[in-house]
Amino acid sequence: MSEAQSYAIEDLPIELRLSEEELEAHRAHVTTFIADLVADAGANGAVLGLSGGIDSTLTAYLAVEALGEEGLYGLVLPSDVNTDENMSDAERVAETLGIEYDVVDINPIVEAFFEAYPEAGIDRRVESDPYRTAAGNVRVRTRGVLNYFVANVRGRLVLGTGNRSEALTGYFTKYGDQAVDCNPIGNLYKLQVRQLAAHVGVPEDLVEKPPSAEMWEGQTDETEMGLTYDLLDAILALHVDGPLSKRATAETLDVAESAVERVEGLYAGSEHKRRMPPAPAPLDL
Ligand SMILES: NC(=O)c1ccc[n+]([C@@H]2O[C@H](COP(=O)([O-])OP(=O)(O)OC[C@H]3O[C@@H](n4cnc5c(N)ncnc54)[C@H](O)[C@@H]3O)[C@@H](O)[C@H]2O)c1
Ligand SMILES: Nc1ncnc2c1ncn2[C@@H]1O[C@H](COP(=O)(O)O)[C@@H](O)[C@H]1O
Ligand SMILES: O=P(O)(O)OP(=O)(O)O
Repeated sequence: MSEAQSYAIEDLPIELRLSEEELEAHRAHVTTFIADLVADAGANGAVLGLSGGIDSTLTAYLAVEALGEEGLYGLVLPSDVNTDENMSDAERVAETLGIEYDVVDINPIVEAFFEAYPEAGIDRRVESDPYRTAAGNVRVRTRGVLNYFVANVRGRLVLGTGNRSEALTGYFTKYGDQAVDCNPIGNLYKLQVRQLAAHVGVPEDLVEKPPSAEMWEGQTDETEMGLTYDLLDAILALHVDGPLSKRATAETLDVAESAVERVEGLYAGSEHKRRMPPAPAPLDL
């Protein structure tokens, strides 16, 4: 997918953007959710991977509101495909919030996986499809293992950063970035994540940064998915979550039906990521 199909959210015939009052309600709702979850688990607080992106930054801001500075422990986990800018943004978030954090280079761990299975022929310098996704998923899952290592040692929960747009499209690594104990911003579409981030005081440059899974160099979510988040969110709200048919959604948004079909495909193809691993039904012998 070379270019993301775009859409101006101002033109959306339904209002997905939250009012100031609604933003304040979401802020209270999410912070209460985090505080209750940690208290009910009898945990000492939470652990969170910081990438310098908007989802982890917003989750960190809300977690500090819920748990205090002492209640959140940050992990900045660079690999050789992360930009220095993103990693220094991740540290800036931790320092701004005044939380304790560690920086752990995951390259040696990731390399050990590649060396343990040389048959895949993964060479990080020349990664290309299909291996770059497999290699990227190793990086993402390595972070999941480290998050739980620290959570176990410190008696804490692991906070996820998944939002509703990612969940409905399966835009996450199975047992990777979604190997977590909860997703505090999981009921918000991406455009609402941006809004709430601005509302709680996340710096504008982080709110405006193009989302990237940073699984390989130069990756952006919108290019990989072939849709901007504003268009994706509109199709999810009208068609996947909402009542409109494919044709009505395409006509309402004035886009080709193929854009709606693309989202339908992402949703259907990722169903397995949103449920527990299935097992055969019990046999009544
Ligand atoms: N939030 C982010 O921005 C973010 C973070 C990480 C990954 N991602 C994106 O997520 C994607 C991850 O790659 P992926 O989805 O190919 O890898 P994955 O490992 O997450 O999922 C593929 C695996 O799921 C299993 N599977 C496939 N179909 C199945 C079915 N019908 N039933 C049961 N299991 C099934 C198989 O084991 C398969 O190897 C990439 O597009 C990546 O860019 C996005
Ligand atoms: N480099 C990273 N260090 C710590 N945590 C990270 C890093 N990259 C990603 N994460 C965590 O994973 C989620 C999902 O990442 P995407 O960038 O959206 O793929 C992110 O919010 C961090 O919590
Ligand atoms: O998950 P994050 O924090 O890396 O945000 P984004 O996906 O917008 O890069």
